[in-house]
Amino acid sequence: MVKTDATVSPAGDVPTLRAVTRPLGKLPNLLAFADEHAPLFWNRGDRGCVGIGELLRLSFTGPDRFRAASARWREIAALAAVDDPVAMPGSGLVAFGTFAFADESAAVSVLIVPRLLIHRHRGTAWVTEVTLAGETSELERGADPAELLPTERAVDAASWAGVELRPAGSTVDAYLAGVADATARVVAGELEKVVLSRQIAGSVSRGSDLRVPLARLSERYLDCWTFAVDGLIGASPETLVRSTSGAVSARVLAGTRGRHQEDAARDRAARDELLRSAKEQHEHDFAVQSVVTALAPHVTELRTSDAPFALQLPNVWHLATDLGAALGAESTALELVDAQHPTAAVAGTPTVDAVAVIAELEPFDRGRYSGAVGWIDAAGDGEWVIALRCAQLGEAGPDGARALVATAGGGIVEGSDPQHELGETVSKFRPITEAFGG
Ligand SMILES: C=C(O[C@@H]1C=C(C(=O)O)C=C[C@H]1O)C(=O)O
Repeated sequence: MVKTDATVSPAGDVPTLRAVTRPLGKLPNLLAFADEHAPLFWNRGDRGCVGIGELLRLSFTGPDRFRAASARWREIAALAAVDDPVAMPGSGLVAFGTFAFADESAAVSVLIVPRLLIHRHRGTAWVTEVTLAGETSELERGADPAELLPTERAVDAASWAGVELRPAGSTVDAYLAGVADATARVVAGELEKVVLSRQIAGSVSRGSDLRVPLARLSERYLDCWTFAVDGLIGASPETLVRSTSGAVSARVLAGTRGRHQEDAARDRAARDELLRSAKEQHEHDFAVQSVVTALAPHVTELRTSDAPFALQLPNVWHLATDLGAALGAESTALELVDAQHPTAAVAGTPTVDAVAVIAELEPFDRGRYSGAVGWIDAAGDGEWVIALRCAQLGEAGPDGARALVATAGGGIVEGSDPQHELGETVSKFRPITEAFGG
């Protein structure tokens, strides 16, 4: 029998899965079907998906976590029977995943295959039912897809008891000292850039409906991917890779200014200053180059948007560059993630030195923050973003409350100012502090 818990080892027997997809007549309100306490959710604007139930969970740790997951998924996909007349991105067999940042992290990286997937893609919708060998597929038997949907439950924002998040993992003073130390190392020529982060934490009370923060994130951060996978909840603007039928795209971000929505002139000035800053442009070009170099062996016809543009999010401006390419040799989305991770956006440059400085100066395990979160289908296509603007929920304690830890950081280069960096982390925490707030 196939085990469906974390004890499934990457080297175990290959489970035989069957995925049956059928169109859904009515456009679903995805969150109305999501699990209140363990949501599995992926959404951007009018495209998204909710997973219900957990059929299979694969766990990975260590430096090989991406490669091992990709290899394991290839085996599972090769054996799976997929009946998918819809043939859209994300139809057919799909696994959701969240991967740790550091090779030595105690956080487990996972791929999860839900029993039921409800998808919406603009004006169309579909349902996918996944079963194990020997189980009956209702959709295959001809059941009406609408009958497989769980009961709709409205999201009641009024029921939400706000979560207050306070500095955790280290003090603000320790973070400021770390930024000063990192800047000194850059000035001394030890490395060019290092991304330092800090944490805030709070407690989510028993029975809280996690669809409330998810609804807030997906309504406010329309240009971001809102996600919930294995207790990691957030809305990331940075696409590591999107691969569909041979087309690959990515979005590189580096360079940040807080928004000033209360003052339009000040807001525009912040944007213009970001676009004109030679320091930010230099750092940005470096980040783009590192992604280009990482992707180059896997793709052809690699092109970037002409000049970096200012990406406007509700909390920050980012310098952004979009990349497009054609998939070369047959690589899975997870292999493309592996080729890039960790990017200069979340580690620094040179990568090896930056990762070592992070391990030395950050007094906590980043867990899945600044790792990768996304999904992969049976063809190896998928969408993966850097796990930014997110928080990780822990297991419930004796009183049912769950710890919530959010992490945010920024690139430290020559000339970085600790107070300015602190302000930038406050802006980057805003999606989480506001979504989980009262
Ligand atoms: C590290 C984070 O964000 C990254 C760092 C940025 C920067 O230093 O300007 C900008 C966007 C992200 O690539 C974070 O949100 O925690």
